[in-house]
Amino acid sequence: MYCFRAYSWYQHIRSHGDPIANNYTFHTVITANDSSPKPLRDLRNRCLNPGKYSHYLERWLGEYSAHQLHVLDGSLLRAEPATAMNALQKFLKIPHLDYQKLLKYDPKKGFFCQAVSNEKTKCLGKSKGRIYPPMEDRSVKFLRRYYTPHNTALSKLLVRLGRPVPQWLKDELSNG
Ligand SMILES: Nc1ncnc2c1ncn2[C@@H]1O[C@H](COP(=O)(O)OS(=O)(=O)O)[C@@H](OP(=O)(O)O)[C@H]1O
Repeated sequence: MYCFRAYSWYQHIRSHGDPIANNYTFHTVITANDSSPKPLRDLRNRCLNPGKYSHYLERWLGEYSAHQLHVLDGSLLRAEPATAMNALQKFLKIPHLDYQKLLKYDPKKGFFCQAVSNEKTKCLGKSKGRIYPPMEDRSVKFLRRYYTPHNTALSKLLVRLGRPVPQWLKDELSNG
């Protein structure tokens, strides 16, 4: 989901020793303006642009017809990966694999992981699902306001395409 996408990128780049991410807080990065130093503006854009989902969808729709595109809700993939994978398999018309059996929630990792046996799981590496402090409230507030036009456009686009509007997007727009 858009705001965690931004924060995740900031944390990702920070853990790779990026000097800008290490010298400036997430809030300073996302609130950088056009008179801020270029490296700060560049990082801001790298954090903020990927969450403008309607923009990218419109571009894909310029190249492909709607029925060729499957929209996958990342929050659903994280919370209920088997449900998300079922829908994807149906869309791709590929033989059904039961991800309910293939995946298992790993409380230590805090994510669903590959079920290796009854006891064991094989999770993604350290760089996926990192542990970091929660986002500051003021950043959440800033991002919610910043993304309102993008989220409104996304909701309209999904309705136009006859696709379900994800729960997070419904919540976001109704709590406006
Ligand atoms: N099963 C499972 N295990 C681990 N991580 C999971 C999983 N499902 C979803 N995620 C989320 O995926 C995020 C990493 O995805 P990306 O590689 O696209 O992000 S990034 O390029 O590193 O920003 C990663 O972001 P971070 O939590 O910031 O590490 C997770 O939130």
